[in-house]
Amino acid sequence: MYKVLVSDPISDMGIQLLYDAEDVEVDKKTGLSEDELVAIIGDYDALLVRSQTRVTERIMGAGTKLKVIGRAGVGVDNIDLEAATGRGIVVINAPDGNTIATCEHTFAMMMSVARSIPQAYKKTVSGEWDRKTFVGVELRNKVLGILGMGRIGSEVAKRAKVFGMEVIGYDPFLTEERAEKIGVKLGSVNDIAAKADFITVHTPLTSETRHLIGKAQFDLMRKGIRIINCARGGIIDELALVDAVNQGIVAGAAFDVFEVEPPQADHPFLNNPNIIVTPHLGASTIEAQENVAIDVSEEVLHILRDQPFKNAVNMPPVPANVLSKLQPYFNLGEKIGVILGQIAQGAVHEIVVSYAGDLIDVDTSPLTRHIVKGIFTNRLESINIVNAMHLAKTRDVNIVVQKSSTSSSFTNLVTVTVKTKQEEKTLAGTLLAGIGERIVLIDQYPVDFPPAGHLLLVSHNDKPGIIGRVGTLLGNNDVNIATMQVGRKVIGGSAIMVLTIDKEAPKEVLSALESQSEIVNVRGLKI
Ligand SMILES: NC(=O)c1ccc[n+]([C@@H]2O[C@H](COP(=O)([O-])OP(=O)(O)OC[C@H]3O[C@@H](n4cnc5c(N)ncnc54)[C@H](O)[C@@H]3O)[C@@H](O)[C@H]2O)c1
Ligand SMILES: O=C(O)CC[C@@H](O)C(=O)O
Repeated sequence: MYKVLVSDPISDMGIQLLYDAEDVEVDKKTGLSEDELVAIIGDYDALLVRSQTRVTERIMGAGTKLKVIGRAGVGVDNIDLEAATGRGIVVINAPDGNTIATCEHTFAMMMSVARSIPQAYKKTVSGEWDRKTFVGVELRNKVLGILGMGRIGSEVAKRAKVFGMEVIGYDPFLTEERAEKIGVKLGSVNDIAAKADFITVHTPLTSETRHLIGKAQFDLMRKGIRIINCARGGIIDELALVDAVNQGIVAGAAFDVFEVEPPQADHPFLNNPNIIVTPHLGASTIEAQENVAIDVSEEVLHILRDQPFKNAVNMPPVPANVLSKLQPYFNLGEKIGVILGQIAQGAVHEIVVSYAGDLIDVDTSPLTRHIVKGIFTNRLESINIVNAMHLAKTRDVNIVVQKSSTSSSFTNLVTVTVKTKQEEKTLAGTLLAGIGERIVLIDQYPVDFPPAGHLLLVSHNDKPGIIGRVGTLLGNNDVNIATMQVGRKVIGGSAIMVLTIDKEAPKEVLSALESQSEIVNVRGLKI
């Protein structure tokens, strides 16, 4: 008999499947502290949560029988994924079930902020009949900027079109074809800031999206803009937003999520008459809660019964013989992906992976997953090696894998090309016995550096004095260079400089480097 613990309020109707299963016993115990969970989790094979329970390493450590953690929703930020993976606990989520609920909540917030409905309600029930203060705006003919065009962002776009809005979308993984299909124009974050009447965000919270909208963007905005966040607290800089509201740039804002939840009583959103809030209710509909509970229950049953499952967000088992051969390459593959994901500009439509040498006679698909995961890291919510290929496919990214038996000077070589509309970027890496991982090719330039730490890639024309200028500029700004490589094909032609540096170079330093003559572009990378 499998024992399942449900530790958050999850729809009973949704988990009926578990109650009905003859080999499963379900306990529902909500609102437990970490200590209380630690005390009982050892009895359970599965744990089902929503977003309240924080599933910590300590809880998993005590969960000696725990095989699966099911999250009835999208975000798994309340589960320590690394700890779960380390302990071989499968974490699954339900990414599709609450898309419509959250999209509709976004619309409810957009209309509420356009017509000041919460403010008008408050006055009316307090006995005031105020028909002058709350003159709103229509959505029709307004420009809606959507940052993040995944499941929820795309549904918001569809509805906005029906309301007669013009939609501009920003998403590094949105191709022109897909944008055209859903009737959305593409624009950068700053384009959107400058043109939009309403902005709504639907990205995950990552290091790239933290404060995606901050002071710099508010300074570009037209007076009277309205801002909505039903995704994750922190995508919009809360303090910069309050300033923009107080300056009259932002006419109104609607937030379902906060940088810290629940917000403190003195949070500046809570007493600002132009900011309306809800307590993370995006997914709170009867339908969504049933959907996510059904999805998660089905998957939990599959995992407990050792049947195939699809929505795992952490690592799956790899056969031991494949693992022993491939494991040494996983880190190299992922780092190649992480570098390419940062240097390739635009929406990715194809990834070509080529294996040579020792790697041609082994099933390399687990390694390909690591590469694809690396490319999409920081861009897609909860991407991992289990769901990387699936997420790439749903974004129309074609993945081509080739094996090459042609001899090269390396005993093993992994070459990856990322193709976008604007460009193709190629990186090759190898594992050198006794030395470790090395990147040996960037585009057509031979190089040799370990994929770790902070890197600077400087594309330039091969002219005397450039290396000195780069070194001096970095030195003057207290950025220490650990190693430096220059790759070029012909004397005087285009060249690339790869520097490993001891700390991240500030943005102003990158801009100063880029403004030097003969320097074409500069990319700062964190590996
Ligand atoms: N308020 C709620 O209750 C609630 C409910 C469900 C989901 N969410 C949140 O909503 C967000 C979107 O969920 P989803 O299901 O649509 O996820 P999704 O993964 O389908 O879509 C996210 C999109 O963001 C894009 N993206 C990533 N980095 C970006 C960047 N730097 N700039 C622009 N776009 C970027 C991705 O390419 C992807 O298309 C997530 O943060 C999720 O946790 C909130
Ligand atoms: O459980 C909830 O209501 C939060 C849902 C939402 O934030 C998610 O990520 O799915």
